[in-house]
Amino acid sequence: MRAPTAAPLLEVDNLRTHFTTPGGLVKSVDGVSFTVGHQETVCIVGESGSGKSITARSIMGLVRRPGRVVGGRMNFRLRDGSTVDLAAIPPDSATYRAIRGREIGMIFQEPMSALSPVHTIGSQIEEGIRLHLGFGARAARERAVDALEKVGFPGARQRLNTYPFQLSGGLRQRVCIAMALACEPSLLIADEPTTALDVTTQANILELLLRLQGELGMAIVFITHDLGVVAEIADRVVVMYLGQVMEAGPASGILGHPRHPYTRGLLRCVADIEGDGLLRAIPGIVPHPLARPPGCPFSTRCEEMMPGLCDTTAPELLAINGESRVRCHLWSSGQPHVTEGAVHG
Ligand SMILES: Nc1ncnc2c1ncn2[C@@H]1O[C@H](COP(=O)(O)OP(=O)(O)OP(=O)(O)O)[C@@H](O)[C@H]1O
Repeated sequence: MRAPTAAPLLEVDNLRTHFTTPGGLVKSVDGVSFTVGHQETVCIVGESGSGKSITARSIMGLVRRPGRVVGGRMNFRLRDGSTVDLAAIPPDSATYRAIRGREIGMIFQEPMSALSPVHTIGSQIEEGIRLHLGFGARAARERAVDALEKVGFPGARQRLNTYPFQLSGGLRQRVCIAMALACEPSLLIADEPTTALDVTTQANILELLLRLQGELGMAIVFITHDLGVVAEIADRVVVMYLGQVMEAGPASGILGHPRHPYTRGLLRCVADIEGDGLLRAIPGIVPHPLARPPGCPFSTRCEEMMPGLCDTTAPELLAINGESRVRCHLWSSGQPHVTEGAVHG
């Protein structure tokens, strides 16, 4: 974890990614904004269906049809110092392909989905190296060995001709990390990369990512359900719900003094923040994306819902102090409107 420099590496502004489905328009990402500083770790958290993965895929230009980025900007600073708006580049263009894998790497929850079952791990790692760095066969092979050694893959050189199915889940994820980092991108997007692994392997992979982040000086956007992981690695946190940012800011503030009732709800699921020895689930379920409630998307589950306001009028994402933002009517004047019985951090 490093302090960010002034100019952000990635600036996502009002990103909207929608799916046109037979049942209607699914607004998976609907006005999401956040920034990622150089060498910074930004964690995106939220329950299932909040739009975390689609946000990640939008940045990578990997949204599958019928999904499409329909609005917003994603200004990304290239290593030559110029800035491109990723939202303005066709995802299947040569320009995007040159950025994907070279400037931005990605790892996924399920390593098998990112690996070809019919190609050796060596050939898969070498492919990106040859494409992006223009290396010949021998040099690409050496770089692949180097990449595998960096991720702690045992017997890297001897096992280049191994197929993914011959490896454990932890080793497969190491191969994916080697593939993602072989060209030393300045940004790594990690979409729940440890969720499918056992606890010990999870810890090892997390430790590996942090070490490589330090060595390569890259930023990480880390998507996770696990607030324990967030506490360990995040510089800043973005809390999403139904395609929108509910709260964002420095990790210490989000975890130590959460402002949004949704953030507090997520924390109560894993920590005894009331001090009564109990963990509490957030009541209710995430609404179906085609049945978004009017007003605040969280109003149907919020214990502090103000009838006539929260269920009718959508709150804006407002700056609370320099770096923190919250989308909640309780904070709409900059100060909380304390409702009876409510405790505000
Ligand atoms: N191909 C698709 N067609 C229609 N809707 C989709 C499609 N892919 C995703 N969505 C919808 O977009 C919304 C956001 O999905 P996304 O996968 O980004 O959520 P998430 O926060 O990453 O959840 P999880 O933690 O379960 O991965 C969901 O409502 C999902 O149903």
